Amino acid sequence: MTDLSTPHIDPQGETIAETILLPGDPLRAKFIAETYLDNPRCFNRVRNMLGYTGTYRGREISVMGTGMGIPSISLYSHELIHTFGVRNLIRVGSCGSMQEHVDLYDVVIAQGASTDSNYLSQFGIPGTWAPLSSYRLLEHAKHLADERGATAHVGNILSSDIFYNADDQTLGKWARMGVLAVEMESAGLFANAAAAGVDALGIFTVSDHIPSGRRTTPAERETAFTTMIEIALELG
Ligand SMILES: O=P(O)(O)O[C@H]1O[C@H](CO)[C@@H](O)[C@H]1O
Ligand SMILES: O=c1cc[nH]c(=O)[nH]1
Repeated sequence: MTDLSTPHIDPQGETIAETILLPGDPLRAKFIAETYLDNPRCFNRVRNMLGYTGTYRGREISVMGTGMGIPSISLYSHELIHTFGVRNLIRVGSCGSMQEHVDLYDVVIAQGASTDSNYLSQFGIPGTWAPLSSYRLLEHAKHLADERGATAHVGNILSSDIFYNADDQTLGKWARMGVLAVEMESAGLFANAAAAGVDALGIFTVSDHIPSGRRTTPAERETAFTTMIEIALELG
């Protein structure tokens, strides 16, 4: 139990676990809690950014929405780490594949998160710091994906501030540098985790195949991405 609260998270006495899954969509957090957790208790309703704690295979685990974009995940992850003592932060999101061979519904595990955001400048690093995921979590996630026979690609992703880009040449430049897919949060999460000395990972399901224009439905984005969720629930 905790009597702590922050401007954005008010658990009202409910526990937050050391390991948390972080989907962008709060309704995906609700779906994960109600589908997979035993005895799920809601620990946050502030701004409808739903968070739950329950047990999965006997181990306490939490899940909470982060909203979209680096500013949003950064404030939630900062509060989770620094006020509530969370140590393993695992983003579970949708992403847009930039590569022909990374198909719809494939899993992408982020080794690193390149970014066009200015968020990292606050750390005053005299060069270009590469936001990386936790190798411990990464290795375990890939092992679990292989065990399940899932198609899982490990590599660099792009955390972009821009969903609708006025310049249609931009993504191609990242793709030519081998970046697998685009999403909008992980670089901020990885930076906050590194600065605090805790572990973070991003696991994604490809919702959009940008080279072909094929995409999944909004309902599938909320509930159909079960392989990545089942991998993430085993981590910690
Ligand atoms: O499915 P989520 O986790 O929200 O992630 C992706 O989807 C949103 C854009 O539609 C952005 O948040 C992006 O990172
Ligand atoms: O194309 C996409 C798909 C999901 N999320 C993104 O940020 N971009």
